[in-house]
Parts: sequence; C-alpha cells; structure tokens
Amino acid sequence: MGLLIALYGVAAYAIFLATFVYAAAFTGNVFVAKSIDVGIPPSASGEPLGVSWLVDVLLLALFAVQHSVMARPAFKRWWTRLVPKPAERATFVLLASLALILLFAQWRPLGAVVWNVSSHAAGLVLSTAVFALGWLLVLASTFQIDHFELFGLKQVWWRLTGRREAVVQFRTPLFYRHVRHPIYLGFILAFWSTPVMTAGHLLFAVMTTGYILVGIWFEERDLVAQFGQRYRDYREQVGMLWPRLGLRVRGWVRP
Ligand SMILES: C[S@@+](CC[C@H](N)C(=O)[O-])C[C@H]1O[C@@H](n2cnc3c(N)ncnc32)[C@H](O)[C@@H]1O
Repeated sequence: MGLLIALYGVAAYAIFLATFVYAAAFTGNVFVAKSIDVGIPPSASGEPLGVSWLVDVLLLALFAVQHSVMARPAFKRWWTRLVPKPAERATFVLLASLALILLFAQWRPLGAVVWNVSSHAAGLVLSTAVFALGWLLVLASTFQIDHFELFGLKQVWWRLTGRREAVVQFRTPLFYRHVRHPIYLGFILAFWSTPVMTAGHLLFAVMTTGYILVGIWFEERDLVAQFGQRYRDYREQVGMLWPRLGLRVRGWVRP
C-alpha cells in the first residue's frame, strides 16, 4: 500500500511539474502552440463572443473552486475518510493540475488589445523581466516554505518509510520575512506583466488576482486558527503582498 501511494504521489508530482512549466509558457505566450493569446479565436471558430467569455470565466472558476474547497481543513477532515491521509496532498495537487490542463486545452483567446508596449524597448524588457521574476519568485518561495511537502511528496515518503507525519511548521524564511505571501505575489507579477495585454489575458489576470485575495483571506483565517497569536503578530509586522518598508522584522520569530 505504501509503495502504491508513493508511486501515486510521484505521478501526481510529475504531472504538476509539467503543468507548472506549461503554465509559465501559456501565460508568457512562449514555446507552446496554444497559449493565453494564441489559438483559435471566436472570430475564426464562429463561436459567439459571449460564449467564449463565459467558457474562460467558467474554466477559471473551476480551478478557484477546486483549490479553495479542497484546501480547507474541514474538507480535508471529511475527504481523508475516503482517501488515505498520506495521499491527500498529492490528490489535491493532481486535481489542481487537471483543472489547469482543462483550462489550457479549452481556453479561448480574446484578442482585443488593452495595451501594447512591445514596440518600446523599455516596456518590452521591463514586462519580460517582471514576468520572469514573478515565476522565479513562485518557484523559489515554494522551496523556502517546503516544496516537497507543498506538493505531496514528503507525505507519501513518510508513509513509505513508516515515519509518522510531521506537524506542519510555521515558517518565515527569507522572502517570508518581507511579505506573507511571496508565492501569490509572484503569480500576480507574472500574470500582469505582459508587453501586449489582451482582453483574454486581462480577464485571466483580474480573476486570478481576485481569487488570490479571497484565497488569502481563507488561508490566513486557517493559519490564525492553527498558529494563533504567532500568526497574528506576524500579520501585524509583515506586509501581505508588499514589504512594509522601514519595519524591522528580525528578532521576533520564534524557532
Ligand atoms: C500555496 S501555499 C502559499 C503560501 C503563501 N500564501 C505564499 O503565497 O507564499 C499554501 C500553503 O502554505 C501554508 N502557509 C502559508 N504561509 C505559511 C507559513 N508562513 N508557514 C507555514 N505554512 C504556511 C498554508 O497553510 C497553505 O497550506
């Protein structure tokens, strides 16, 4: 059973990794044939424009609902009566990846241009740099908080080796000393930084940013329930998505 769960965890992680790389290419319109702005537009497919908008909204909503519901402790308590506890995180990661794969496959490009700075060297360089920085921030932050636990590999490894699952630790390494949500900040930077902002890309950026803000509210409510005053103190001293300049944040974090 332990081996089966481990193989399942590794498969879920491999699918996540491929999805993560594709997501960067998809939002950057690079290296892939179908991306946020490249594909068959409604004008060519004959689909009414309103239907294309609706499909995109529903695809984003599906991801948001899956992610929000499955991340809540009450859902996890119920869910782990059906799914082995060590496979819970891997299943969350797998279903999130499948929701994204569906989005990549079914996304309708909506090409109306909102802004275009691609003819200005500074605009092109800056938007590309911030886009790359955003994705790097996401990846680096996952390693700071605990990459392999976040994506379910540690849990299946503990099951395989007969170790008891470790209690989740409250961590404030490097980036987390400056902002409480560096992973989400990275996503926001990556999604908004584009030399050519189309209507479809703007829809994606607005909806994901809105979802992130709502997600933060739920996540922090759970973190306060889990870590109590420590998290309240942290919230007082460290900015949510932007550093609070001039505040010293060292010295107060308990090991
Ligand atoms: C996708 S991660 C995002 C973490 C963080 N919101 C960010 O943007 O970097 C979500 C998981 O990280 C956990 N988490 C968030 N902040 C944490 C912290 N400072 N220490 C430990 N776990 C944390 C949450 O409980 C949740 O399970």
